[in-house]
Amino acid sequence: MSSLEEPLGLDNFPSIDIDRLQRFSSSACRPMPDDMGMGNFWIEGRSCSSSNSCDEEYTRDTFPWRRQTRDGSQGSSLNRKMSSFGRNHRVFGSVCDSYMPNQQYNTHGSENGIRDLTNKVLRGIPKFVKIVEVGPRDGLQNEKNMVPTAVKIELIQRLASSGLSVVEATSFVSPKWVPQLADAKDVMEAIRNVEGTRFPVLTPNLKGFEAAIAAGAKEVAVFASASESFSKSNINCSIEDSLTRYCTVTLAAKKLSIPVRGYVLWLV
Ligand SMILES: CC(C)(COP(=O)([O-])OP(=O)([O-])OC[C@H]1O[C@@H](n2cnc3c(N)ncnc32)[C@H](O)[C@@H]1OP(=O)([O-])[O-])[C@@H](O)C(=O)NCCC(=O)NCCSC(=O)C[C@@](C)(O)CC(=O)[O-]
Repeated sequence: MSSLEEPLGLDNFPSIDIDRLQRFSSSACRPMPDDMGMGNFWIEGRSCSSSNSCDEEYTRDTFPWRRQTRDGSQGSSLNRKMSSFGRNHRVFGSVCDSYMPNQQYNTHGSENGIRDLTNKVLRGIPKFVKIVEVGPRDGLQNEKNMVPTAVKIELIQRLASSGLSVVEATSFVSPKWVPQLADAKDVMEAIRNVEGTRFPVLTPNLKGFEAAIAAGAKEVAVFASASESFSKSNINCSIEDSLTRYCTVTLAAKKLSIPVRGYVLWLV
């Protein structure tokens, strides 16, 4: 988790008592209590209000863009931009004043301007950071050669045993579109009893959602595009139709108290 220090860049701030913030404690990288609960229905990616209220748990990604080219089936060769942190991690956080209750930083300089700036920046630091490891899904879906199911399962188990709390395991999408993940059911079956890690899966429609639930998924993710062309090439429908589909999926998920995470895909 120490690599989180890089994008947040606190090392460069003048004379700040980082320990006070306890920002990088292991608990800071764990889901919030509400996040863990199955009673709440939520979609990540919401922004906190400008007053930094914690009523909203998730804020938009704040880290550098990643560009990735992919050759997919059905002409879905893509140049995609997606907020990300590292190769296969997605990061979600929330902004909250209360994380730094006293806001007393050890600034040794007399320059109030620097102190004010420091305080301002620190106030904008997420209350927590959630890392979603997406390698088994986002990484393996792009592999030219089929990765054997057993290898996928071992990868997921190793990721889980490394301490990652959320690992996106696979997709319940059409095997004609993404043959690399046609073994989603078997993968989910094999990791069903892995404890301490949550395994969300991608679901592009109700059919995928129902298959995911039947396979034991406890969390799902939907993925809409910000451009019509990518929506068509990725999920074969317009943005509007995709939102209708995802409405159906999220309503079905709500009935089962299944958390839903939402991707919005940007393209160039
Ligand atoms: C959405 C569809 C299914 C529409 O595909 P479609 O061809 O329009 O679907 P359809 O409703 O016309 O049905 C055609 C056939 O697909 C079947 N079908 C229909 N739905 C499913 C399903 N869920 N699971 C399994 N089978 C399904 C359906 O039953 C039917 O079977 P047939 O009667 O021909 O035998 C297709 O376009 C698809 O699966 N797309 C997935 C694309 C995908 O996975 N892309 C990668 C994820 S997005 C991404 O990687 C970006 C992200 C999130 O990682 C962020 C980033 O990295 O930047």
